[in-house]
Amino acid sequence: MKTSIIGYPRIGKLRELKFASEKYFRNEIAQSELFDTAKKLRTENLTEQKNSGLDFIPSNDFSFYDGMLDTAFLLNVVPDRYKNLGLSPLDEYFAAARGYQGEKGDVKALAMKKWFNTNYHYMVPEIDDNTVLKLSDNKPFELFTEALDNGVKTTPVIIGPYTFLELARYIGTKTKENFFGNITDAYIQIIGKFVTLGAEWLQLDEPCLVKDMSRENIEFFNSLYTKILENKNGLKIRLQTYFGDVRDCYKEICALDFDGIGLDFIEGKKTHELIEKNGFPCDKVLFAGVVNGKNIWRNNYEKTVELLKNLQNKSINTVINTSCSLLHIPYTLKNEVKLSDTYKKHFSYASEKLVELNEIKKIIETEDYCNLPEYTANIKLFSEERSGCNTNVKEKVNALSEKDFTRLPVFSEREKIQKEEFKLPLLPTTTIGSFPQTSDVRQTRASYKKANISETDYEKFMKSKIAECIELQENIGLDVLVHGEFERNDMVEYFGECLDGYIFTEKAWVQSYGTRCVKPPVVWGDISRAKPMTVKWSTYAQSLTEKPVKGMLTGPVTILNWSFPREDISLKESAYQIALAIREEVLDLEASGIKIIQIDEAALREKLPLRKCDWNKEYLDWAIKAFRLVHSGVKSETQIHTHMCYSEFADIIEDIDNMDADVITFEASRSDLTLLDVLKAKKFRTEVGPGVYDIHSPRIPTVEEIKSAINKMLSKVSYNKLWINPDCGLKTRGNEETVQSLKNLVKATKEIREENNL
Ligand SMILES: Nc1nc2c(c(=O)[nH]1)N[C@@H](CNc1ccc(C(=O)N[C@@H](CCC(=O)N[C@@H](CCC(=O)N[C@@H](CCC(=O)O)C(=O)O)C(=O)O)C(=O)O)cc1)CN2
Ligand code: MET
Ligand SMILES: [Zn+2]
Repeated sequence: MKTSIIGYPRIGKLRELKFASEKYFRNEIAQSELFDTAKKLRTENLTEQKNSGLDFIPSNDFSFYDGMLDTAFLLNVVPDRYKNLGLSPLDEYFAAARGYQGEKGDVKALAMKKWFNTNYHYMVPEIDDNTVLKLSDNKPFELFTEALDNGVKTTPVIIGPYTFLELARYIGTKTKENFFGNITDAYIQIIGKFVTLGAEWLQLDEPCLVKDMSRENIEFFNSLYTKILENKNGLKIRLQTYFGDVRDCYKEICALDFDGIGLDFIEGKKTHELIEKNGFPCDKVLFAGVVNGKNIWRNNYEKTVELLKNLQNKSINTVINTSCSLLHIPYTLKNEVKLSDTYKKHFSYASEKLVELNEIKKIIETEDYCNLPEYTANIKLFSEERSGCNTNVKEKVNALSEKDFTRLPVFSEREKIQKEEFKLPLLPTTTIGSFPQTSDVRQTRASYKKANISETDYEKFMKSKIAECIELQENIGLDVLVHGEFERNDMVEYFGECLDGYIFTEKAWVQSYGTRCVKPPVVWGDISRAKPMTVKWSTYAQSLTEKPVKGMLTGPVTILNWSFPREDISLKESAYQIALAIREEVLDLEASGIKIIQIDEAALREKLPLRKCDWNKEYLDWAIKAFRLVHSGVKSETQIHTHMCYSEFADIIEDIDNMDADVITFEASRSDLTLLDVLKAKKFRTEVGPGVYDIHSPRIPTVEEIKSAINKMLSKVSYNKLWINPDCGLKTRGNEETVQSLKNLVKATKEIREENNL
C-alpha cells in the first residue's frame, strides 16, 4: 500500500511566511525577499515529505494567503475594483485579501468565511455578470515544475470546479450554471497543461460533497465532471473529499471516470457503511483517509490496520491517506521542548503524521506485524491509563438538571430592569473587547513568560495599558467600555493556560487566516478552575471609570472548538466541564461589582455539523445548553452579552435567541448586513449589535459609511434593541487606525441620534 497526504502546513515551522509577509506589507522587504522565503519553505516541506517515504506528495498546497483566493486568481475571478488599482500581480492579490487604502485607491477586501467546520478561513470568490471565467495564472504549473526540478513528481492540488462554484458569491444575476462552459474549459486546459508537464496525477478537492446535496447539486456535479473527465488525456484524476462522508453522491462518483477517490474515514461517519453496502469500483484507487488530519493525537494502529485489512480483503486498491489536509495541525513536535514526554508521546503533529503513515504502511506490508516494534509500542501507548481524571468534576456534570440551564426572570423582564439599571443612551456604543496588541504588549508578555521581568512589573505594565485604554475610550466617548484584553495572548489559549486539565504548547501554530495563526490548547483531562482568571483585570478597569466596563470571558463552546479536543470522552461532556468552570468566573465577576459580562461564543456556529440532520442531536442540544449553564446563575440586573464572528446563523437564529443572552454583537459588515432581514422576520428578541465596520482590514471606515450601515440597521431592527460596535475585537489592528475608526463610529452614532431625535 502506498501513502498520501492531502496538503501540508505552509506558514513555516516558526511562522517564517507570516513574518516575511507582514514585513512586506509594511514595506520593509522587497517582493523578491518574500518570494525567496516562500520558495525555501516549499523546498523544506518537499524534502521532509520525500525523506519520510511518502509516496504521493502534493504541490500547489502552498499559498501566500489562501487556496480559495489562489483558485479565484487562477480562474480570473477577480473583481474589477482590484484590477483597476493597477498594482503588481502580488499586490493586487493582497488587495483582494486584505483591502487596499493608498495612493491608488480605496477598496474593501473580499468576504472571508469559515472553511467548513475548521478554524481556517477562506476568501470568498466574488462573481458578477462581467466575470469572464478563464485560466489566467501559472502558479500550479510553476510549483509542479519547481518540485520536479527538485526531483519529485508531485500531485498538484486544486480546488475542484464544483466546490469553487458552490462557495463563490454571485452578486449579479448570473448563477453557477451560467459558468458551466467556462469552468469546464478552464479545468480541461489545466489538465492539458499538466499532461504536457509530465504529471501523472491531479488532485481535485471537492469538500462540498460532504454537505447535504440536492438532486440538482448532484446533477450539476455529474455534468461538470462528465465533461471534464472526457478530456483527461491520460492524466489520472483523484477526486478528494474530506470533513465528512459523501452519502448523497457515492454511487454517482463511483460511476464517473475518476482514477482515484479520496474518502474521509475519520469524520465520515458513513464512509465505511457506503463501501460495505455498495462496494468500491475495482478500476479506481481508494485514498483512504484513516489518519486524522485535524487532531493531534497519535493514530491507533490496531484500529487503523483492522480497517485497512478489511479494505484489502475486498480487493480494493487502497492508498493510506490523511483524513484532510494537515494545514489544520501544527508542524512538528521537535519544537516542543518544554512539554514533558508523558504528554508528548500521545501527540502527533504534521511531521509525525508522515512517520505514522510510513509505519502503518510497514505494518500492513508485514505478514507477522504483531511483533513489529512500531506496532507493539503503539498498542502499549493506547493501553496506558491517562492522568488528569477529576471525579469531582465528573460528578458535578452528572448532577446537572434543567434548572441549571435556565436563567430567571425571563428575558423581557430583565430587559426592563436593565434599561433602568444602566440608563444608557439609545444606540449604545461599545467595542468587542480587545484593543490593539501592539509589539510592546507582546514583548512584555514574552519577557514575563521567559521570567525576564517580575510578576509585579508585569502587572504594573498591564495596569498601565488598561488605564490608557480606559482613558482612550472615555475620550472617544464610547458608552460601554472594555479593559482591552492586553493580558491575553489569545481568547482561548489564555483560558487554556488558566484552567486545570488543559495543557498548552510552545510552537504549535496553526494558520487561521492569512498571516494570522493560533496555538490551540489541548484538552488533556477533566477541566476545572483553580482560581479566578480575569477578576483582577476587570475590577481594576472598573475602578478607573464611572461608565460600565464589560467583564470579558470566552464561552465553553468556543473554548472547546478552538482547542484540540479529547477523543476519549464526548464533546458534550467536555463542554459542560468547561461551562462549569466559566460559570464560577462569571459569578466571581458579578460578586466583584462587574455589571456587564460578555461571554464570547465566536465559534459557536463553526462546529455546526455539515449535515442538517445532525444539527440538533449532535450539537445544538448541548452547545446552547452549555452557554446557558454559564450565565443562568446571575442576578436579573447583570447584563450578559455574547459575541459571534462571521455569523452565518440565519438558519439557527432561534437557537441563538435561545442562548438567552441579553445582548449579542456579531459580524455583519463583510456580508452586507444580509442577516438583518432574518432578525426582523424571526422577531429576534435579544438586543443586537451587528458590526458597523470590518476590523479584519486596516481600512478606516468613514463617518458616512458607518451612518449608512446604521440607517440600514434601523430599517430592520428597533432603535430600542440596537447597539453600535465594530464587528470583532481590535487586537489585530494598529493604534492609529483604531482610534480614528472608533472616533468615526461615535461621531456617526451621535449624528444619527440627533437626526432621528433619539
Ligand atoms: N483561537 C482563536 N481563533 C480565532 C480567533 C481568535 O481570536 N482566536 N479569531 C478569529 C480570526 N482568527 C484569528 C487568529 C489569530 C489572530 C492573531 O492575532 N494571532 C496572532 C498570534 C496571537 C498570539 O498568540 N500571540 C502570542 C505570541 C506572540 C508572539 O509571536 N510572540 C513572539 C515573541 C513576542 C514578540 O516579540 O512579538 C514569539 O513567540 O516568537 C502573544 O501575543 O503572546 C498572530 O498570528 O500574530 C487573530 C485572529 C477566528 N478564530
Ligand atoms: N473579545 C474578543 C476580542 O475582542 C472576541 C474576538 S472574537 C474572535 O478579541
Ligand atoms: Zn469576533
